[in-house]
Order: sequence, then C-alpha cells, then structure tokens
Amino acid sequence: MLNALKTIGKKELTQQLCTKMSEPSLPTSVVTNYPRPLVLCGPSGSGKSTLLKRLFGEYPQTFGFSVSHTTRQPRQFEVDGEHYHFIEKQAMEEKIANGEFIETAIFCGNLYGTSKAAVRDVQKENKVCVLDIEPQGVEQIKKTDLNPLLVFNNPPSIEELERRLRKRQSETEESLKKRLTAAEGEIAYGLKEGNFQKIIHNIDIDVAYAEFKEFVLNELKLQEAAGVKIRWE
Ligand SMILES: Nc1ncnc2c1ncn2[C@@H]1O[C@H](COP(=O)(O)OP(=O)(O)OP(=O)(O)O)[C@@H](O)[C@H]1O
Repeated sequence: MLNALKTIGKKELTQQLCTKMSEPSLPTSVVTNYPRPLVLCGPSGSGKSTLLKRLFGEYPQTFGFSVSHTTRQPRQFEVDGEHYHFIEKQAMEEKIANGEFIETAIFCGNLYGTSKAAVRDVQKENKVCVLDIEPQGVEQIKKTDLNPLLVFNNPPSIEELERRLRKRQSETEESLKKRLTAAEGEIAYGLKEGNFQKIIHNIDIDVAYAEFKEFVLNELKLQEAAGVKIRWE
C-alpha cells in the first residue's frame, strides 16, 4: 500500500476498528521559490516516523504534512481541508486521470490520495512538506515539478525490522509478513545508486537522527542562500 495510505490506514484502523549522491544538491531548475518537499522512504519498521517525530519536535514550524483527499464520508468534527479534503468518487477519479495525484490507494472501499496541490499548499506557508512515501510514490513524484529532496531510511537487516515491528505490537502475523516481504524490494530500490540523494543507515537512532537532521538542515540552508524563504519559527 502506498505510504500516505499506510499512515491513513493506521489512522483508520484505530478509528474505525475496520480493522548516492550524498553531496548537498541545489535544484537543477528552480521551478518555485518555495521550500523543496522532503521525501522519506524506507520499509515499514525502519524508523521513519521516529525520525520525523524528532524533527517536527525540534522544528515545530518548519515542516508540515499535506492534507490527503478521500472519498469516504467525513466523521463528526472532521473539517474539510483540515483533516482531509473530502471529495466525491467521480471527481477524485477525474483528478487522478488528470495526473493531479502523487499517490493513491484504496482502503476499506474508499479512495485516498496525496495531491500535488496539497503539497503546494504546505510550500506556500514556507514550510517543508514532508512525504513518507513508498517507491511507487517516489517514482511518481520524480515525474512532477515538485523537485523533492529524496532520503532513504535503511534498516540494518530484515531480522532487525522484524524485531522492531514485533516490539511495536502494531501488526498481525499476516500484516507483519506482508511488510517484511515488501521490505526486501524496498531496500533494493533504496540502495540502488541514483534513486536517492541521501541514505540513512538507521542502526542507532541517535546517530541516524543526527545524520538525517544534518542533511536536511544543510539542504535548507542551501535553499535559503538561493533565495527561498524557510519558516524557522
Ligand atoms: N534505530 C532504531 N533502533 C531501534 N528501534 C528503533 C529504531 N528506530 C525506530 N525504532 C523502533 O522501531 C519501531 C518502528 O519504528 P517506526 O514506527 O518509526 O517505523 P516506520 O518506518 O515509521 O514504520 P511504518 O512505515 O510501519 O510506519 C518503533 O517501535 C520505534 O520505536
């Protein structure tokens, strides 16, 4: 499942019980004067959410997530444009056909997706839009003019992934197996030269976070030097 939907899936599951180039890089062509989106890709259990939680904790105003679209009905207290962009199925299908989405998936019979416009909305606040997406989404976003920073979070081994996921106690045996099977392909994709600008070897979380943060901050400073406004506070 695409990663935004993995996140959505977790949210839904809780709510519904529905169940190398390691050199800093400047944009080759400056399409907008907004902060470049930050893509963090890596297998389930590799520690993406842990890294992002720390980053958001340290820089609460600088980074943001985009608002996803969904065809499901809003729940009480859910605000359109805040929790989701609620949209009719046909309208969403038209937008998908129009190439307006970076990634989409179906969960419990409803469509969900991350639109390019939603990423732009975060950029317009001078924030870095963070996207936790799977390889298919990475390939999609590379085809757009969003010009993201691409980071791969590499776990030490499949065995360690399994240990982390079991300890997290978030998975059934079936979903655990699916995640571990998918991990092999994701790691191969992540380590392939040229697919990402930065690979974080996430063994010790403190070391991994320090490396991740250093890469991101260096990139943001380069963008600032090129005239991009970044919201620090
Ligand atoms: N470097 C690390 N060493 C040991 N444990 C870690 C490390 N990084 C994360 N963890 C733990 O492993 C578990 C999985 O981490 P996390 O939820 O951040 O992964 P994820 O990549 O976001 O997974 P998913 O894609 O399924 O959301 C968590 O319980 C987290 O505390």
